Amino acid sequence: MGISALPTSLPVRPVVGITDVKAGAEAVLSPKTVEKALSAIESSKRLAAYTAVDHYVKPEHRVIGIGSGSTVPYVVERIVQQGVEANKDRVFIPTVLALSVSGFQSKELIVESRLNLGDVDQYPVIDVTLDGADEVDRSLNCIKGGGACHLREKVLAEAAKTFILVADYRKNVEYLGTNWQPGVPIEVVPFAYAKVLSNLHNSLGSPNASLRMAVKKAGPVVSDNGNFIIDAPFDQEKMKDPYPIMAQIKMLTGVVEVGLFCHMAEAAYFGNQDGTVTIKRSDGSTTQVTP
Ligand SMILES: O=C[C@H](O)[C@H](O)[C@H](O)COP(=O)(O)O
Repeated sequence: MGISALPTSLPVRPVVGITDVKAGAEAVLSPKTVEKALSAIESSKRLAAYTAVDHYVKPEHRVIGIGSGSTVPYVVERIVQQGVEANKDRVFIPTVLALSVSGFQSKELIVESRLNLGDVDQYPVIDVTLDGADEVDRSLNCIKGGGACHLREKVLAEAAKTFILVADYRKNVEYLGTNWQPGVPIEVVPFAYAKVLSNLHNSLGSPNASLRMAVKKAGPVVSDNGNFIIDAPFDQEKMKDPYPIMAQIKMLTGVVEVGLFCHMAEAAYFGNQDGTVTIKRSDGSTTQVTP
């Protein structure tokens, strides 16, 4: 797969994991090397998604939440492989209902796969939601919102009896902020963004928090809900236990949702380059399986 064929993502998102670390971040890798690394990443995403679906999407599940990002298409692909009979009485709830610039959106995926589409206001209790993540720590806290979808994603995660994360090996870290450099995505109502930025700079310990700017459009990124996104990096001390800072940010007036999901996931599936899948569970256990 060529780079141009890869899922598009918002420009602030770093492509972690394909830099030649030994040669330094500025090293220019050959197109062949980059392509090889990227296809390894895609294979890892698919491996994680397929295994998670096999373990968690059961015949008795009727309402299924589908997150957003470039890993989730593989979730839908595997669910479709369960067959027409398995899916005919199921309803799938996407995180994104409107069409948007992002390459893969869950509504389009569901419709194109001829699965039944529903919304969370009709189905406020979801059997299982599967979603990607920008980074996941040892306690299954995660950063989400690299694609500015974290408000709807958190609603679907919270509505779910079981919330499962799927990602490639680059997202599996000890502490949040290890590979994911932009910081914590924060959705804010537009008129309050300067006040929230000031709160983050002066009171909450994120001097480099900044408004996410669009690249192929003038001005800031606007979320599917018509809001702005702030990216706020925090030091490792705060990220060791992200719940307190998540709660503090959420208390700021003008903040709609914080892209820190704490104590929500039951398990996280990471596809590895060697064809294995690492499964981290909320009970603290980790296993490695070969699907
Ligand atoms: O806003 C975007 C979502 O939180 C995505 O689930 C997250 O950014 C992970 O996306 P990907 O699977 O493309 O890395």
